[in-house]
Amino acid sequence: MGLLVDGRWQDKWYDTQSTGGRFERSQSQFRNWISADGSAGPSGEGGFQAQSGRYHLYVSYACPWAHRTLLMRTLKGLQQHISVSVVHPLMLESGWELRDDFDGATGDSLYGFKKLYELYLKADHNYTGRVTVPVLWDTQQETIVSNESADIIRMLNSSFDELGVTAGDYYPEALQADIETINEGIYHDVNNGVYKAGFATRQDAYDDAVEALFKRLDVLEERLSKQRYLVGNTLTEADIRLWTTLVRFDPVYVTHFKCDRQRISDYPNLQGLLKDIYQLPGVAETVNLAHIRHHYFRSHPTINPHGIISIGPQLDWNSPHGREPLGKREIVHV
Ligand SMILES: N[C@@H](CCC(=O)N[C@@H](CS)C(=O)NCC(=O)O)C(=O)O
Repeated sequence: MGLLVDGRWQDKWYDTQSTGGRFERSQSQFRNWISADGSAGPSGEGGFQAQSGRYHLYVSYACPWAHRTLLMRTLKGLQQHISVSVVHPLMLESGWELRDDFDGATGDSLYGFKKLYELYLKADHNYTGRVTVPVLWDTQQETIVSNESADIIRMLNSSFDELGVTAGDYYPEALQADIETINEGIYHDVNNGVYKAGFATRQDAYDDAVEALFKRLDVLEERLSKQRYLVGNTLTEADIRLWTTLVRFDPVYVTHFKCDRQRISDYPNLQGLLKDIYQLPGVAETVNLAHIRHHYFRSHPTINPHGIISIGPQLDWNSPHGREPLGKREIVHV
């Protein structure tokens, strides 16, 4: 675990001293956008036109942010157009490593780099900041298009549509305002909330995080008792963003991050949503529980110094989800 400072790797844990025991996530720095015609997106520079075989995703199966991008790649049928490298599940003193000595880890097929920070240095030899997954890489300009999952899933959702990918718009214009509102609460209280609880180094910081987390889950549970998905009966990116946290909750966050007031399996509607999306074609293959559990339990020595992996709960994600009576799944066509 560490970061690059002026292009040099430093092994450092998150600093929560200066923030009253609170974990604060830093902002992603590469914010360009792939677009259908190569024009610039909402941030960064242009020049990244959607083309089959040009882009490569570096992900961790363990990471919920990277998982969003894998899930969107599957839902949009982009597997033949965008290739993937999977890092080793452990993230220790050298950060993410491109080793292939763990089932499912691929190494680096593009450059043979051993550490993910080498890729960041190839994009910017003076880079200062955290070395995070996911990374969307351009093999033509040999640089990072984006290392922000929220942006990457939007590019995958719409920029490659002319390549004949699977139909479906997960950020349809008519629903964008609702999606943004839902995303905001879920990001702070749930996606990042579990990390704020788990990495807190003071009781009050932990208390605030878990209180907000379970309050938000209660609200979402109630919302999902009346409609199939978070925004009506249309599966949207809001569901995708919540889902990658739901999947990790019972096998990891309950014990490792002390999010133990309730399990997702104790919430019928959240558990139903989890199963509904898990059972979509190709989705289960994006979930690698060995990577997820090895990563968290073995990569955070400050909260689990001996790296013992808990026995884990029995999971039941293939049984009927029972969500059909709430409404038929609607797909918005582009
Ligand atoms: N805002 C980023 C966050 C990505 C992120 O924090 N990824 C974690 C893995 S779950 C990571 O790579 N952490 C390494 C570090 O913080 O040094 C995104 O959503 O893409």
